[in-house]
Amino acid sequence: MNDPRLALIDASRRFHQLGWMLGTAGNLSAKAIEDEGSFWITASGKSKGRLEKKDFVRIDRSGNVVETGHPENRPSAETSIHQAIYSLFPDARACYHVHSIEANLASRFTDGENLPLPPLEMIKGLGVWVENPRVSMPVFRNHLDVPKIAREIEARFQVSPPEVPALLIVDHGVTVWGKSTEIAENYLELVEYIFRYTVAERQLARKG
Ligand SMILES: CSC[C@@H](O)[C@@H](O)C(=O)COP(=O)(O)O
Ligand SMILES: [Zn+2]
Repeated sequence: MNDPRLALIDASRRFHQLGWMLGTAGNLSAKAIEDEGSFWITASGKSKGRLEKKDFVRIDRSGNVVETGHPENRPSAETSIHQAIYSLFPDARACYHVHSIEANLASRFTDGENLPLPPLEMIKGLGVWVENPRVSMPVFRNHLDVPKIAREIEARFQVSPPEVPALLIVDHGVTVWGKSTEIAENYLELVEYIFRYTVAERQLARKG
């Protein structure tokens, strides 16, 4: 499967079925085979449960559209966040952003600018190989001006790189990145499990 759009179409269908990309919510991207410096990303406003190859645009390092599946396609409104991730993490080849209920609930449980993660075995799957891990996921404010979110991500990660390959935007959703589409998909499943656990743990604590 050389064309990354095929993996993105499959992933999007799965995430839609899981309730993480309902309607037009979320956006997925992956580095292009034709040119390492560019990436394919979902065009804005497409139904994520039934994407086709024409529903993508290819973006170069400067953010210009260099190829499109359809003349009327516009790049995802959140392209600047994907650009920021690829520029900060040159090894990343895929970047996935989805909107789940659990991520939005968990985004309320932050400790300032971070969400402390429970010390679960699942954390190892995010690349943290320590016993009893105490790591946090960086959390960012949601702004209507998406490039402002991207600038805040760049400014913060240049100074303090994240402990896990994921970031959460309050009341919006999570973004993960990885060295391949398969790895990004695994990371997304792991972080969404951690959000579900975090919400369930709070519910148990409230019941006493
Ligand atoms: C359901 S609206 C969600 C959008 O505002 C946005 O957050 C989103 O994830 C999808 O935007 P898109 O421009 O289609 O990539
Ligand atoms: Zn979004």
